[in-house]
Amino acid sequence: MSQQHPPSTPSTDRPTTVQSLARLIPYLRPALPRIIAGMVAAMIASLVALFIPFVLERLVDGPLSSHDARQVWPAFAIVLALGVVEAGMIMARRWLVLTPSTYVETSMRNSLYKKLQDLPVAFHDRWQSGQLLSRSVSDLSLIRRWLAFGIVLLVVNLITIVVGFVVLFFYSWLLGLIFLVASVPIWIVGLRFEKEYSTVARRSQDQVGDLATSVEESVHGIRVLKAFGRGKHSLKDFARRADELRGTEIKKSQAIAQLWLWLLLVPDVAFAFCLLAGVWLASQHQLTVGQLFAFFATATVLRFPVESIGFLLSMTFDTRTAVDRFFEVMDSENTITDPEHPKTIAEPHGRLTFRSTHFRYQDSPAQYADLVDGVDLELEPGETMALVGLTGSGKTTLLALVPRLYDVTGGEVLIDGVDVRDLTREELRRHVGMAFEDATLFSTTVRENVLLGRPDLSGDEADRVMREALEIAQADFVERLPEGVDTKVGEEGLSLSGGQRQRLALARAIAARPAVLVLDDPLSALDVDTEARVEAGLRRVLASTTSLIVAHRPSTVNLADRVALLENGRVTAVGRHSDLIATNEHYRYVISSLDDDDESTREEVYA
Ligand SMILES: Nc1ncnc2c1ncn2[C@@H]1O[C@H](COP(=O)(O)OP(=O)(O)OP(=O)(O)O)[C@@H](O)[C@H]1O
Repeated sequence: MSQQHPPSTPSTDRPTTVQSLARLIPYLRPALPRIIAGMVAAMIASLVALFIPFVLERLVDGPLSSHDARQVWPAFAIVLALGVVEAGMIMARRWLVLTPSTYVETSMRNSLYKKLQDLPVAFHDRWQSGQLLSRSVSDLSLIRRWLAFGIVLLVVNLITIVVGFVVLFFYSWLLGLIFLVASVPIWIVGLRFEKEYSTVARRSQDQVGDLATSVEESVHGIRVLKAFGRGKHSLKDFARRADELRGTEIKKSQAIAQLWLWLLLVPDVAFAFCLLAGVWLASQHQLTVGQLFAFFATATVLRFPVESIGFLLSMTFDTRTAVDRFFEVMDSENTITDPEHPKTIAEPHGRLTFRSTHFRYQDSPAQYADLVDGVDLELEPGETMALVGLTGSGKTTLLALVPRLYDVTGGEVLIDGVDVRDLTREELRRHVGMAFEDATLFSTTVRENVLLGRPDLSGDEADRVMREALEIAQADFVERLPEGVDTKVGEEGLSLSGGQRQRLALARAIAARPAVLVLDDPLSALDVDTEARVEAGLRRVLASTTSLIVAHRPSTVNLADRVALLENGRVTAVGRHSDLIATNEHYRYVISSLDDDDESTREEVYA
């Protein structure tokens, strides 16, 4: 669950559009030859189109004025040939640029996914999932479309316009000058457009991300919404966001429409003035009819490039925003990385030590003490220790420090005397298995879910490890599923009960055969008998595995060798359950506040 996304209003020191887009170059490199070849093809097509009026000029001033019908044929052949070349080049451009852009999109999408997998939990705490979704889907499609034709046409059309103006000057400098001066408003409007449009484009893309988050959250929480009859309220909230997006899209369209107005109006006005001046020049014999004809034919050829600039610019600014949003994720620094000189534990025994361990969440207010405020705790190899404390005391957080879901902000967490930060993440996760209360299963088979942490296994060995893990986790229900362990579960698969999911998640942790198992109340949905059987299985098969278990039930505490009491960010007592009950007031208070379904413990407390 995540909370925020970067500000949508660009700051004053933001890079220029060219600087932003230039960051695509490393991804573009393999596709660059074909994109450049596509540009060359498009350029040839444009130049050929600009050459046709030249032939027409010769035709008008030659055979047409001398009434020599025979000479029309060569001119016809040349114009036809030029037309065929132009069409061929346009086809070549499409063929050249279409495929490479899809490669670029795929490689960027893969990099983004890899980065998201690599970034620490702290990053995902802060980012809305919809924002990440829209970045990895719609933003990257936008970049692909821009690479496939946006950038090619933008460059080619701009060059065509420049060359076209030169040609216009070549026919008549006066008419060319009128055309150029009349175009000035377009450049002014274009510059203003860049500023306005970039801001709304950014806002719109962020709002798309917010909408995606809304959909994701309401689909995910559909049961809660229905149970509380909040469907209407959620729809209202969604409609408000959709309306905001609609408003932004209208602003975008208005900005584009304004630019279009000028892009359409200015050439027409310029045409009118040029027509007036052209006829006057022709009457003064300063211009031939052929030249006048060719001038207007060239100006007509230039209409499409000029008109397309508005669309291409807006597309470019949309793409720039998409690129910025892509790199906001890619630039996020991963603070949980592998050490430069990693240590290794050749034969792990599973001694788990917290030494003066401190931790506070990044956004924790300064006046608050550290959530984990100097924890000292040692678990012997093979020991099962329960961790108890009042709700919100930081039990889950303390556990998360072992597999480095978060890094300590002070002190150390050690496995067999080695700081967990001195191991590679890959090795650490081989030594540490974890299961959470909120069991997440992936949309795949039971088998793949259980063997998630064992990519090294295959065939009979994989099957044996999986079945053993399922047996310890008391997950024999899988045999009764329609296709046994090959039944698809998870989001799009068969719906399982909370307890069934927990048992599969536990089996997953067990199958990884870690030296240290950290379990965040993973048996909360099981009845006491099943929990006892799971614990017995764990002891039998994982005799050498050290377990640290967050306990929310007295029954879990009873099964542990020792119990650690977490109070105000510190471990204030460690000992056998019966001893602590007898000697520690706070412990008695915590135990009595637990979810008590165990009569004997209650009696113990009040004895
Ligand atoms: N990702 C996070 N970012 C900021 N604060 C957090 C985050 N996760 C937890 N907290 C805060 O840290 C405190 C301890 O949370 P934690 O989940 O570790 O407690 P807990 O002892 O496991 O609670 P419970 O027994 O209810 O599961 C809470 O006040 C919680 O609001």
